[in-house]
Amino acid sequence: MGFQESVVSLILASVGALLLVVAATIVALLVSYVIQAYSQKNRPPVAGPIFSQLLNFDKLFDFLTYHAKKNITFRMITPTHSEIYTADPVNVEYILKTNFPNYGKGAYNLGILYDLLGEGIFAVDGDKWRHQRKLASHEFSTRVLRDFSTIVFRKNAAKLVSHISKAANGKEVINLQDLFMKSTLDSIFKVGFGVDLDTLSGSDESSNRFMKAFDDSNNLVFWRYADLTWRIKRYFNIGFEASLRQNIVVIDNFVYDLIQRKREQMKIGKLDGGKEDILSRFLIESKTDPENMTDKYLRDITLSFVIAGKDTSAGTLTWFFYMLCKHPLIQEKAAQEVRAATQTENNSTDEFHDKLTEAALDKMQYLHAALTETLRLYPAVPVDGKAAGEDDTLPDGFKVKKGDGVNYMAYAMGRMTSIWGEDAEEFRPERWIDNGVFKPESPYIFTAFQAGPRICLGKEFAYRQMKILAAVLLNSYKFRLANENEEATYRVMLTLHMSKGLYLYAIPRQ
Ligand code: HEM
Repeated sequence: MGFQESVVSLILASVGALLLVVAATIVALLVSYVIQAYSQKNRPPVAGPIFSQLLNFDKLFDFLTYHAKKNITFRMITPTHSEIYTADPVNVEYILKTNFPNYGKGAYNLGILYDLLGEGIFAVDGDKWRHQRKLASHEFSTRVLRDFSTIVFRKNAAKLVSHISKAANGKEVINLQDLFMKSTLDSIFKVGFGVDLDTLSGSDESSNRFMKAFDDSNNLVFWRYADLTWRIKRYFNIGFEASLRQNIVVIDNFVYDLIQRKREQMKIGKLDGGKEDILSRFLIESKTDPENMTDKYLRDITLSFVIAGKDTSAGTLTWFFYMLCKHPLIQEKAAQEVRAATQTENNSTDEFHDKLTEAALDKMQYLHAALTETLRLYPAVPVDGKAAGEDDTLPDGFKVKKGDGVNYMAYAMGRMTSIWGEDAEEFRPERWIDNGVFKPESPYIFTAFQAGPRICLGKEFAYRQMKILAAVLLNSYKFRLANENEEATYRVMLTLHMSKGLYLYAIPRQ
């Protein structure tokens, strides 16, 4: 046999071996699918293999809603376990409260989230979660944080108006989502970490780079839930995993620099006794426990607060203004309530800010309802995942196996007629109002803030920020979509962003 022939037969043998491995893997996956799908009694109905999510990735939350409308609890199959999805409030209460210890984030979620969020509060269970929850809840309950954050929100709202006024006078289109993301990032950096970023002015290149890297990573990490080959891609540093790695380097440089600056402030005694922001509280704690409170751990804690403080409120405000543009009468009603609550007759921003007191905000019940209605249809965390620690049975009788993913779908729940009635998909803030007063719903039905021991720590903080920003903008402008025929869509991420941004005109109010 000549040299060329030997090479050809070697290549053929290698291709043959590769095909055999691929065929064996496909057969193994099929067998695993069939076993999981058909041989277990009292399991939730199967909606398909998990990779069907990949085929419907751009519309993932609607794809899950479509299945939830057929079966309120269902599952999708991965080669190793089932991912259970539920929109049933009774199951949600059981998972989030009644049997809370069995439904932690689990190793599966931590594995997916680790590169971005590390061991921050969103990703961990057990002692690490308890420790961060305790320190952060203390911080959130203080009057100091409440008063300080209100000042920061008002200041950033004024900056936002001044930014918009330039475009409004020039009749230019503005991207409100982008402005909200910047404004809420500035607020969480000031309140959470005691740092003035001023991304809104656009002058700080590094914070803008950080914000973009953070948003892209949030999207790229979500791919891991649907693309089961992500570990291989990460190993070879290819595809979306290569982009994720590059983005995380940008994020790390930015956050480690922040921690370094705070440590230096602490060395010269500026932080002791002050404890004015969340990061300072953790840094002071790190002096008593330096082995565990490393820079890496502080980085993880910081990033969890960035994702919590920026994306959720900015995303909700974006969808809120989108809905107001789609429903001009509701926009007018909310604007009139703002003026009545502050007893404002003209749009002088200075006069308005003085009148935007705690009492005035409390009077804005319709605004509160309209923000809540937005969260019902566009929950900032559309799907939230837990993992079963042990075999279990849900209240509806379906069996859960140890290691199963168990997800509740806030996005689908907001669209279920079985929960909200025939008008479930309509934007109707009035459904939250009783005798002129906002009427809350059970957190197991309206799940936007989660519920039980891990309920959102920043709920009150978020409403205050959103009400201040919304009130200041509604007092100053009427908003109209730049393209009234376009329907907004979301970008599939851990949090619900609008895919292309929110482009609109801001018309000064008389
Ligand atoms: C519209 C605004 C917000 C919504 C809809 C929202 C929703 C949520 C949801 C669904 C969770 C559970 C996430 C999970 O476990 O996977 C959560 C947790 C959390 N949220 Fe919020 N959030 C909002 C704003 C905020 C803000 C502004 C902050 C802080 C500044 C904050 C701080 C937290 C923290 C610390 C947790 C972790 C709680 C724990 O695991 O014990 N949130 N939030």
